[in-house]
Amino acid sequence: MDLGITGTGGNSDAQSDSQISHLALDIGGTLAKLVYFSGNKSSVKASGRSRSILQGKLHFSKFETSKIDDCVAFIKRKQLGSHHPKDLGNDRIVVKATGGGAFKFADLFKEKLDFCLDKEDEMDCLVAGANFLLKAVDQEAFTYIGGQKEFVKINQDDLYPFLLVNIGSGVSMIKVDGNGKFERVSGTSLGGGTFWGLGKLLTKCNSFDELLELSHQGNNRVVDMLVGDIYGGIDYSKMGLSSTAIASSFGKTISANKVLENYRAEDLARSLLRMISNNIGQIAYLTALRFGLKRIFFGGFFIRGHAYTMDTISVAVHYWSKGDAQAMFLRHEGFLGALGAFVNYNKQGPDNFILMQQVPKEKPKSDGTEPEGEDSFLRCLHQACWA
Ligand SMILES: Nc1ncnc2c1ncn2[C@@H]1O[C@H](COP(=O)(O)OP(=O)(O)OP(=O)(O)O)[C@@H](O)[C@H]1O
Ligand SMILES: CC(C)(CO)[C@@H](O)C(=O)NCCC(=O)O
Repeated sequence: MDLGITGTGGNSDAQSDSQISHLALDIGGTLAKLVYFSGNKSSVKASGRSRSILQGKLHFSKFETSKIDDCVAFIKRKQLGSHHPKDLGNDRIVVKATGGGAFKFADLFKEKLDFCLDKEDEMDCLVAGANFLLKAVDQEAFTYIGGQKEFVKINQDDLYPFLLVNIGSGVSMIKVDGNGKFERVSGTSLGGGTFWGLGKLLTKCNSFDELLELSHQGNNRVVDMLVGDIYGGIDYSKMGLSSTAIASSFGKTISANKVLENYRAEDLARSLLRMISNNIGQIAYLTALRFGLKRIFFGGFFIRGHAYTMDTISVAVHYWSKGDAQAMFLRHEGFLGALGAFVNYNKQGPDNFILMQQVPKEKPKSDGTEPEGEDSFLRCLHQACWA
């Protein structure tokens, strides 16, 4: 996940670099996400006028919210936010933060880091982050159909409206009509937390990635009741239901004379992933239908760039919409909120945000998943900000 920059253009003349870092946080129910900028501030002369630019990298890191102390230690070690302005009232470093944790952990950040968290609305940040990515980053959105990833060319004049489905611990569905113009139109509690929580209980695995890996090797037919199981191996063709369609997720576990230990963890994980992904895909489609939306962007860390998850969601949207609506995914899926909080620093000034250009992508892992999102970065240029 490495993107490069374009310059300011024209005849520019940069001088006097000084190190700088900026930070924004999104502390969710399961994961705390950090977006931070590290780079140099310099002054540039272009067309006879002088202005300040920042040039460097946007870094992305995440921590389990239950281990928020690790996140605090990381911020301290890297001295993130040390260049932020201070609150005039209490002399604390002001840092933009979103997600429920911005409320829950406000005192902790005050005590341990002397931060004053400047709270930004979670939905506002998700939308700002998605809009920013879709506008500023080339090759951000892609479709995933039949194992094929295809980047979507975003037409800035024909971007809205769209449905943004953020699959975090829970799921929020937001109708986006423009910059800062949105409505949270639906949601479901059956989300990433459900998959991870039930998966942990059922398979006893120790990490989310291990659960995904298990699902990769599983066969859901051992666990799910298929149409064919009910119809004696044949399709229910009158209703367009093939024998291989899932009639009832986990439905086979009641009829077999088995207990949990008799099932393979891989099969349980696969079935669970399909159940959650299918359900979200179906609700997303129904929500899009309700508002006449054709484009659905999926974000949130549940997706994790995982091939089978994206495939299941895409198939669900395609199946229910009869090909009318399209599921699209975002490369920075889990960082929408944190990025949104970060770009909100810009609300105060007339700054020109980041110009970016794609550079060759890292090779995906053999199972088709994206490389580890930990501490990946975008190279970026930020003109005239925090000057
Ligand atoms: N390393 C990980 N540890 C835990 N969960 C992970 C991990 N990687 C991906 N996930 C998945 O991502 C989900 C959390 O996603 P995300 O960070 O987008 O949401 P959140 O902000 O924590 O939740 P919410 O927005 O509902 O408060 C988890 O529920 C799990 O399904
Ligand atoms: C509560 C939030 C917004 C916190 O991020 C999220 O977990 C969510 O959208 N949950 C689903 C809640 C519902 O609409 O049923």
